Amino acid sequence: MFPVHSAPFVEFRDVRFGYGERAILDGVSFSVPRGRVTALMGASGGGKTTVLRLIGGQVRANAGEVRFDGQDVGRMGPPALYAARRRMGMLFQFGALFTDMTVFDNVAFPLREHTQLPEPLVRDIVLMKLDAVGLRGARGLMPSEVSGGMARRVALARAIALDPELVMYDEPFAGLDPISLGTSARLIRRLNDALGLTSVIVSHDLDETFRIADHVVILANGKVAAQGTPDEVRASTDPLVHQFVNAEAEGPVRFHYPGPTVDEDFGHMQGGRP
Ligand SMILES: Nc1ncnc2c1ncn2[C@@H]1O[C@H](COP(=O)(O)OP(=O)(O)OP(=O)(O)O)[C@@H](O)[C@H]1O
Repeated sequence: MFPVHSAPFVEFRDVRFGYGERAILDGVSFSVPRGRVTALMGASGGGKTTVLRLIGGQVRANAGEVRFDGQDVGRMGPPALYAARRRMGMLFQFGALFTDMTVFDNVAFPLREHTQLPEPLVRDIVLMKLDAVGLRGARGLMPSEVSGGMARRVALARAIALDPELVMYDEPFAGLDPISLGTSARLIRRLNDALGLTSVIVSHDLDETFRIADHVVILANGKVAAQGTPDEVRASTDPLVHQFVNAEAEGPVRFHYPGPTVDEDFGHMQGGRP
């Protein structure tokens, strides 16, 4: 088979971004291959959620380009941004369901909000999406009647209700027991392939994420420390990456949020008086 050339679906080109003065991303370049599952990993506070917000255009880069399907998100006006967002699905940590609506109505919500589809068609789409996550039978339940893992799957069905091309998951496994975690991870992989999606997962769960990802990007200290297949990243000899994939506490990844030095904060106590 000949290799098929395809431009990345999302591409960061030397992106710099800070909330205020403090740089969060300091020249970040990576790509998200089309049709694949890309994992975005790195230490807490390293800017992973910020990367998702840059892709969705909720925040704009201070420098560099964030390209979505070849277009610079930072230069889009409101109509283009709205159109781009319609092609993205977003699943946040603990993807909150509307507690006063059934599972069915939760999944129907974006369809009723954003389309003029007749109700019988909405019904068919909702049941198809619920079927894809194994919960067609749970349509009549209220969120309070489903488990945490099931709620996550309902949120996933809702995130794909409008047939997005790119689905972004922010810590989809947080708080799940090991069985639900494995099920959710396989589901993300299966949906990606069955629906022809491109997926980006922000996750701290190294084992499960490496198992399902095609491409891994590791952010550390405002830069991309490594990117490649899970095997390539695991084999990296870069000390930052080594510390991260081996979950070591000591190493070049900063533990402390930047701030005054210990001396500046506590030096005055050394005389014995606060
Ligand atoms: N709206 C905001 N205003 C100011 N600072 C923010 C804002 N959102 C995030 N930050 C800061 O930006 C940094 C990166 O945050 P971000 O949420 O992107 O990191 P993360 O890698 O997703 O972290 P975690 O893995 O802990 O969720 C953090 O230090 C955070 O305190």
